[in-house]
Amino acid sequence: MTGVIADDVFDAEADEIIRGCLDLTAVRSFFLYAGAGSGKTRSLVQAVRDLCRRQGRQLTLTGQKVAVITYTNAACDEILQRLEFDPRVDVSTIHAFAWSLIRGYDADIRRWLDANLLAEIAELEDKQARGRASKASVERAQSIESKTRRRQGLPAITRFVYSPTGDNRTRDSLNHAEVIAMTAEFLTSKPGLRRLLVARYPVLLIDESQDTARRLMDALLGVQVAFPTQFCLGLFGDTMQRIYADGKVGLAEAIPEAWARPRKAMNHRCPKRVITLINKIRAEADGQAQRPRSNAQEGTVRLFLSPEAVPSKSALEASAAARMAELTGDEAWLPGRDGVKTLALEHLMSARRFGFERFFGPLYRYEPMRTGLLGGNGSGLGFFTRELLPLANALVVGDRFAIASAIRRSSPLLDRQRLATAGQQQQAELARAKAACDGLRALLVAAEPPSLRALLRHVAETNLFVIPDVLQPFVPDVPADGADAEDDDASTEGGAWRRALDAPFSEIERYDRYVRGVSQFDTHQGVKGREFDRVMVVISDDEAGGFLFSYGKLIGTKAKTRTDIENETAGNDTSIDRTRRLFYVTCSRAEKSLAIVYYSDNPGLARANLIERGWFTDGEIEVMPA
Ligand SMILES: Nc1ncnc2c1ncn2[C@@H]1O[C@H](COP(=O)(O)OP(=O)(O)OP(=O)(O)O)[C@@H](O)[C@H]1O
Repeated sequence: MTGVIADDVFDAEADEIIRGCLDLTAVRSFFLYAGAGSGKTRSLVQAVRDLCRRQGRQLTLTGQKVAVITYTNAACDEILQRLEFDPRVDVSTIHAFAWSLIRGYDADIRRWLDANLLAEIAELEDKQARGRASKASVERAQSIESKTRRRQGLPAITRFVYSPTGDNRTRDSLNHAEVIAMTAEFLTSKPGLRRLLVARYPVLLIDESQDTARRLMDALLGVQVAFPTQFCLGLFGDTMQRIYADGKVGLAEAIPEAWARPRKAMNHRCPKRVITLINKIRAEADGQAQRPRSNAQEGTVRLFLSPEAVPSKSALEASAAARMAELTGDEAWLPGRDGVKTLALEHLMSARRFGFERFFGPLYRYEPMRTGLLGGNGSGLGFFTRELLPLANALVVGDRFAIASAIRRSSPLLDRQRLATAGQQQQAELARAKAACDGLRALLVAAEPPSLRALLRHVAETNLFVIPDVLQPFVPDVPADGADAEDDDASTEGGAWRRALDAPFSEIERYDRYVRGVSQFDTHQGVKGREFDRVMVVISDDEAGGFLFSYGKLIGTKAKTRTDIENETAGNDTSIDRTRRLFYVTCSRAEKSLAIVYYSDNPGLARANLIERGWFTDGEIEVMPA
């Protein structure tokens, strides 16, 4: 057996153990926790395929299915494809899965919502009674009012819906958090629902289970204890990659003795140098070390260290990339080649670097829009990305077929019924559509790039597309409510949109690519489970401005706060632990080479500490600007 083949089966015992667990006549639950790139997702897919091959007939006859839960829709699609859309397997995100269990239990949902809203209102009222008059108290009053209204409307709702995209914000719709909390509670308190789950899905496999909402995980562990041989819970994950606050702390310790615990020790993804680095990062947490494949390349790692204040971070990052090209001989590092995945600490940093901050920034700062904004969902966003953008692109290149298809899809001007009833006027209607497109094209190719507001007005004037409610206030020249921008509040939806509409239209395409995950940018958190040839990790505590993560504390240039020390003493998760895990996740995405651009509050001390801890050698740290 050659080394490479031996590597492929190095951890084969883990897959054998899982195979033994997945016997429908007497299942056994298991917990496969192993480091980055060890092939957990691969094992999951292989295990399901193998089960379907062996006992698929039984599944078909009993109408039972294997359930697979993944963290993102993208991961769902990937696994579905790898399983060739096998109808005996249901692959979904945790939210969709939870909803599939509780949908239709409308009376129970209503009761739960009623009690939950009542508790939330009581809590808000309590805060209101104790707090002073302030902006927060005004918001609390609004919140109390809207929750009270929602509660009063509950009896009239006959069927609740769940809207994963957020486009649907009607009274009968439930949000993500509610669906998870309800499912956890129903699974704990309703024996009927437990039986239903076990009868429908004798096997439930969860990828990235370190980040599964803890209440739901507790509920599922409860079901497993009640049905140990009828219900197999298979958990795949890595405690070192828990990066969302919702995941269950101490999951490993909560796993019953009777479960199988297969292990994997080889990293199939990263080059040797990256594996040594991630082993070091991990050493101070749980000491689990991985080994590389025998055919793994050496790989290159560099830390570009710079003070926080530099004239241009983009220029510095471009020169770091050029230096990587020189060091590795890999020209795909060169700026402009699109060969590098740049991972910023948070979305605004990506927006700044990729060039869509004027549009994104104001909307992102308006908290209630965040989830929708990052998923590209919502009618206002859809107007720009799904309606205007395809038409604009087609107009600029003069693609007549694409122009016609973009207009036909949703423009009221070419609405079939309207055209049919237009009779003699049909020609005139078509001429209007053409004039509207010509006008739009003229705006798009003008020397001065058009703002979103200018395009919005053109569309409204020409009736090219329907203007969604949320954008209506910005159509007239003077804001409808008479408010001028000065006293307009950025912390309202209207205020956020008003600012975002100043952005040039060119930002929409970049925003759209970013949220569809097809740009060269992402965040440290957003790339779980994925892999890229060349990775550039950009770190700047200042620019990220968050309190959840602190590279300064991890690297030791910044002192721990009292809260950190208290948390540490009490054995709680600290910002250092969280940052270490994040750093582990980002570095372990690299398949060939890894650059870390670190803007530090104290580059000298950072350098000394990193060398002393053995994370980087002296020669691997380059001080920037050179
Ligand atoms: N036994 C194997 N033989 C060959 N290649 C493998 C093997 N196991 C995994 N790989 C490859 O290694 C890479 C990482 O695998 P996978 O994504 O399944 O790991 P993971 O443990 O889920 O990673 P992470 O926790 O970092 O998301 C993939 O490209 C996969 O195809």
